[in-house]
Amino acid sequence: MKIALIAHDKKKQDIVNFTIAYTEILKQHTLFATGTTGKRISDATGLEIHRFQSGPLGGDQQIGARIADNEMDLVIFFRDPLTAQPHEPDISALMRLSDVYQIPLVTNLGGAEVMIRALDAGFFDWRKLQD
Ligand SMILES: O=C(CO)COP(=O)(O)O
Repeated sequence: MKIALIAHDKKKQDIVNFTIAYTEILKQHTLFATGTTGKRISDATGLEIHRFQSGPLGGDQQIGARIADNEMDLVIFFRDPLTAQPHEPDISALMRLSDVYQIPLVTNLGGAEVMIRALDAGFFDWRKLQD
């Protein structure tokens, strides 16, 4: 599966901890991330990650474009709901495209925990039927 990993600044340590905990599962998949998130995760875990631009510089939009091209199967996005983001329209657009194309998107650690277990249990087989 192709998985996008994104975290706002105050959630970056949380996504690093999450990816450390689930490195064994994540390394079986093709990973993408926004710029700074991807660097933090690859430094901490050694996972191979294709890094897009940083979020405020277009990274969310690049991931949205992958969704529109049917090139993304899951988005794990640790959002910070308490801090205004300069690129809020880009974030909304990414979430909107996930809805347009029925791509699973989780926006917090609780959702990510459930989704990674679902992934490991093979519940993403339905995505292959979409192709
Ligand atoms: O801003 C982001 C998502 O909206 C994340 O971008 P970075 O991973 O580059 O910090």
